[in-house]
Amino acid sequence: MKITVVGAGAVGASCAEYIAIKNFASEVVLVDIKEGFAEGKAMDLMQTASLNGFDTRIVGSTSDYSKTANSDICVITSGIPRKPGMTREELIGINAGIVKDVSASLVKHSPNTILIVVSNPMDTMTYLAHKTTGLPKNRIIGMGGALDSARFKYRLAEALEAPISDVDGMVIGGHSDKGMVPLTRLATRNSVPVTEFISQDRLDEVREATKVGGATLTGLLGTSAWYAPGAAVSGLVQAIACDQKKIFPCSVLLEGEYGLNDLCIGVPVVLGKNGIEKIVDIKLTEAERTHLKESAEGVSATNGLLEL
Ligand SMILES: NC(=O)C1=CN([C@@H]2O[C@H](COP(=O)(O)OP(=O)(O)OC[C@H]3O[C@@H](n4cnc5c(N)ncnc54)[C@H](O)[C@@H]3O)[C@@H](O)[C@H]2O)C=CC1
Ligand SMILES: O=C([O-])CC(=O)C(=O)O
Repeated sequence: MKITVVGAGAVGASCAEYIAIKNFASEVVLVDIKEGFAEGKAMDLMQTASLNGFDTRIVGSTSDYSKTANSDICVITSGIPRKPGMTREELIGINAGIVKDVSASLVKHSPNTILIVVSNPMDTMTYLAHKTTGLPKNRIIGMGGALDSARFKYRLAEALEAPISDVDGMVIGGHSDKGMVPLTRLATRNSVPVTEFISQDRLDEVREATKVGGATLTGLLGTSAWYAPGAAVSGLVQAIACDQKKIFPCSVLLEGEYGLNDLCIGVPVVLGKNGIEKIVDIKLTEAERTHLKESAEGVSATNGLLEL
């Protein structure tokens, strides 16, 4: 199993590290435009192999896509991150050009690959990858919901004063400060609805803290987060590489599912060896549907800024 990660910055390197530590891939190719940067990150990571006990070979490349040839899965993290006070949508001007070039180069060398898009604004960059590459919809996946759901579980555990392993929850919708839709109604602690343990007001606080999870970290760090994003990407990669058939919320091209069309937005999907094996169309309440529709309107407005 060969995996390419483009962008050897904070998220790309973290993602490569988690993939290697999980030890399911034979090779990870890290690519960056900055001369020597990916090679340096790859060498540093390879020097953790004996310490962390993995056999995955990590190779670096400065913009040489021939090294990525025949990758089974390619992850795009190249692009600029936001600074405190910015929205993800403000990154479109620079990141659209990068994602367009990178996705075309990747597919040229790996026509059968599955693409995972991480660069922001992620839902719009995933849509752009569709328009650029023309890959079938099961082979283009945007990562956002898996991360947002991990943050939702973190906030739920905090409110419940419970271990994170005891809670479950999912966030759908756009990967944006306003557009996320944490499904509080379905959140559970060991199969028991969380409303049995905390008030609706506390749950509303959890929902709002989840939606601004990325902005909160950006305020603290001065740039956006990388550990949980890297771990979330590695989870999607592993589900595909190991044909796990696990459900994750991912940004996917919708063609009528959830009453939405011609955009990529986060909904639950089954991930396996074919990428998106199935879009899971769960029954939402009227209010949840309305929130998802409003979120979709936001994503479509950002898509409208693309020069296609
Ligand atoms: N979807 C999500 O959940 C998340 C998305 N992000 C996004 O991921 C992106 C990367 O974030 P970080 O890793 O923190 O940024 P970073 O600045 O640490 O790394 C980005 C890397 O991309 C490289 N790069 C730029 N143009 C390139 C090109 N044409 N080809 C190859 N490499 C190129 C840069 O040299 C840099 O090393 C940002 O757009 C950020 O907003 C970050 C966290 C979560
Ligand atoms: O907040 C950001 O800009 C990066 C990101 O998407 C996240 O961490 O959720």
